[in-house]
Amino acid sequence: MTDITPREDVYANPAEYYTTGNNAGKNVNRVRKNSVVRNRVLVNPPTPAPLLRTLTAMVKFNTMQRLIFIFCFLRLHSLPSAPVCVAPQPQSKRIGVAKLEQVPGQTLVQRKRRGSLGKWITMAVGSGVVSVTNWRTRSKRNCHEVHQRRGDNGQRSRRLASCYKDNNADSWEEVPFWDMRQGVLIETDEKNKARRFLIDVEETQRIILAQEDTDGDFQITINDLGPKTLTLPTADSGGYLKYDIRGTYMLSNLLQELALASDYGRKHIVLDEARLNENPVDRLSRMIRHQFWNGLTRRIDANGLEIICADPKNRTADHNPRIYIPHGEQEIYDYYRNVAETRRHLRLEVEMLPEDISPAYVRSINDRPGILALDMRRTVDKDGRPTLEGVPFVVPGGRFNEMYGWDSYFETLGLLVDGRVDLALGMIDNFCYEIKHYGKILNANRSYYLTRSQPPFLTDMTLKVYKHLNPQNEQANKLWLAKAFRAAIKEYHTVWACSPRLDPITGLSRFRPSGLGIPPETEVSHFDHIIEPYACAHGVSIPEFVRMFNADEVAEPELDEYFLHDRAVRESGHDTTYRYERRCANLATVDLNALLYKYEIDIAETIRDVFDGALEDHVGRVNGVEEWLERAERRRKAIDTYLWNEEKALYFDYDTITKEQSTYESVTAFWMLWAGCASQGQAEKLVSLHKFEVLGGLVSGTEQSRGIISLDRPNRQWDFPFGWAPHQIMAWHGLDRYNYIDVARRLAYRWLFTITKSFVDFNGVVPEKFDVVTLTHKVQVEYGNVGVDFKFVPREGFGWMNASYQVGLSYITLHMRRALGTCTSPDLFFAKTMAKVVAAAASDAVAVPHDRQRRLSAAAAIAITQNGNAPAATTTIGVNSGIGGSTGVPPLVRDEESSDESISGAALVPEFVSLDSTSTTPKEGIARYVGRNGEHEE
Ligand SMILES: OC[C@H]1O[C@H](O[C@H]2O[C@H](CO)[C@@H](O)[C@H](O)[C@H]2O)[C@H](O)[C@@H](O)[C@@H]1O
Repeated sequence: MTDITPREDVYANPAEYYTTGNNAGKNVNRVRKNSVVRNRVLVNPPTPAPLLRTLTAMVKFNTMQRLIFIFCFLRLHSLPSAPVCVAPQPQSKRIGVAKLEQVPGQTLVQRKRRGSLGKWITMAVGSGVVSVTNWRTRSKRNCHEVHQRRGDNGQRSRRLASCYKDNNADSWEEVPFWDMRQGVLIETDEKNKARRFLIDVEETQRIILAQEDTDGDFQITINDLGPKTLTLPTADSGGYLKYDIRGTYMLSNLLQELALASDYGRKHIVLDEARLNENPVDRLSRMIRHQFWNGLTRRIDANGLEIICADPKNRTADHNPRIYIPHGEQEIYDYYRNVAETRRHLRLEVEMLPEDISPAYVRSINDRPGILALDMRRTVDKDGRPTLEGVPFVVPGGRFNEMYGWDSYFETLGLLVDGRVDLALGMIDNFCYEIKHYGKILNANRSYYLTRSQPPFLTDMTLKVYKHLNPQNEQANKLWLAKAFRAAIKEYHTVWACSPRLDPITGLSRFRPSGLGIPPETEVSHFDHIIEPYACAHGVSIPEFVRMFNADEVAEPELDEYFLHDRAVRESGHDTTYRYERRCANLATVDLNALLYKYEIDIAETIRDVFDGALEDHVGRVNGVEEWLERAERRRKAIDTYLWNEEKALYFDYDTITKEQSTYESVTAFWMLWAGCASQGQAEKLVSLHKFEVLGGLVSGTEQSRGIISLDRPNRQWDFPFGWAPHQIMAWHGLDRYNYIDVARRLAYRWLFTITKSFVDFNGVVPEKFDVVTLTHKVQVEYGNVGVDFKFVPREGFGWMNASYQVGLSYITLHMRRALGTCTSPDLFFAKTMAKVVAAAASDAVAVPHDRQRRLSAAAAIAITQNGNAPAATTTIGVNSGIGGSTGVPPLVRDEESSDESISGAALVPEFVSLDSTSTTPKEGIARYVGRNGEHEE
């Protein structure tokens, strides 16, 4: 695994970073102090100690190395050795900020002595390009000479120096010189030093939006048609000098930083250039770790209610905050009643659920939707009085503002990478609470989800968190583990391995929840095409028919059957896909049975390894290891019998009613690897199948399985060409488990590239899903995309997408991570591998099956055309389409063994070199930092 050292994060404590005109003088001083120290280190001549060390080291050099060393040494020390000029002003006198004026052909420079170090700052202006430097001043006969620090380009310094006019000591305030290198960026040590910009937050925000956000979506993306350049005043010059920042990525980062600064009430900031051209991999990973998880964290208690009660999916007229409390949970009920009474402005309604939560009851409260209470812990309030607080959890984001079943598992994996064990543990506690009080892990904790669950991951999730608990609390940890496993055993027996989900013939399980009526949480027109014929037949409008159907005023068995399957689809988490349409509740699916096999093995192994062979379950029965191993073995055999297809070398769903295997090829076949259910032989066959691998990662299903798309048969979001985070993560883990780490890494790289590229090009977006074939998050599909509607700066990403990024980074090598930082297209990155595949295909083309041939020829096309017009499934994007061309991936092919040079913003943003830019300066003259005492600071 790659060693990923997390960067220290300034957002962890924004006050340390942002500086304002009013209250951040202290911070400015701190930053400035650091930079002075840094400058001093840079400009001082080498001290004897390193020199001595180098000379000692030279003993080990060979002749060539010695020659190179001597050559470099002579070059560095070949500057004229004129006596150092004594500063004309007294050492302690403060002169004030430097000023700058430009007249044709000549630049006037005013200098200011810095501190008591005897150094001077000199500003030079090229043609339209401003640069600032620290110079050491020297006097040589009648002329002042300016030397760059040792180690920099002495020749350039001398060229500049020779143009430097003589002045007598008293006229040092203004030193004219001619810049002979019009249009050339003056090379100084500043080039390598990160600039800091002095920014008026509100004004810069106004200008950047007016100039760059041409489509008016409050984001700067590659779709905006602005000049893509903005001139910012530098902090070190007190705002007098300006520097252009360019390209979508830097500008959008600026917009984001401004928004964050504004959140913290800052009027002016000193912003490091490094923030604007930060390696996007570091930036995104940092944002996820330090911002997004927090942005997605919720608690259900007095303080968290307002946020969690908001439900964008609520289409009823009633938007009052409402909380449902499980039957008999009197203490919690009283707590919320008290909240409702003491915080009347909330207008909170508190309702206790009946003991029997029947489908009819759930349907009856569809017009009064509410949040479902979760676990609470005892604590004390600020006055030391005992109270309750909600156990925290993470929501997926966007309109999904509640705790979901399988989302929580993937979020947990990401949280653990980021060291947020508290949150991961909280979600398991909440799941135990749901199983205890609602009878299952809920699809999510809203009233309309009460009858259905989601794919079960509790045992693996618990074991992963358990490994992260403090080993010093062994006893408490074991108790916690026992509680969670007891809940899992209950869930296994009462939800998944019994009627109606268990198919008694095959012994396999199905997604088959109860429920009545039409799911109310879907988009308004979601079912119109289904309902319309019935509405017509009854001679009523669609809304009227919906009302009649939900009120049992009409009997339509066919429609009941349709919604039985629809609910099953939603329980499967794969809503929606042609794989499941009109049959899901009948299918013994690959997904569910892989997960249940894992439950059985996990329970057996945990009883054996942690609980000395016996664990009392929810009804007080002692469970042993053998019974669970037997269950697992029975399931494995059934999976091999009904789901495995030797000829096609893939797992398929099995229809328990028609007694036929489905033909839909789903990427969830890899879940059998994740669960450890496949034999080594089956694994080999799965891995050699490239059906699902496309440019941006793994696609949900094959194009052929999805079938033809038309106006009457629209795309479904869990079909080709869409790719989802859970599918990627499950495959990586499964492949890793079967020692296919290289394949896992390759897939991880593809997926991470997809996320990084969108992040760079689209103002930091982290969406719910992607079209992994054309690499876009702008998808034309049911529900659109979630996580894309934000202004200025993303604040939460999307739960499982965040997780997949952090988990994915833990798979790839350092070299891959660097390539990712330059947004190197997977096809370019893996060009060598591809070439081998193509060569292999050429030698056995006749024997290669159709599918494989299709993929290999696509690979060949990509290898040959390098981002040309390849077939849909594997296309890299063309020159003008945003990916892989001039507006996308930098046209640089990195060799796998290439250098580890760090990544600059320029490398990421090809427009940097090609744009014909028009610069705009934020409010000329005012962008100057005014220090604590009202004095001007550099
Ligand atoms: O509102 C429509 C549907 O939304 C959910 O499904 C999608 O989002 C979930 C949260 O990220 C995710 O778990 C699921 O896999 C997605 O398809 C919800 O789960 C559905 O029940 C709901 O009908």
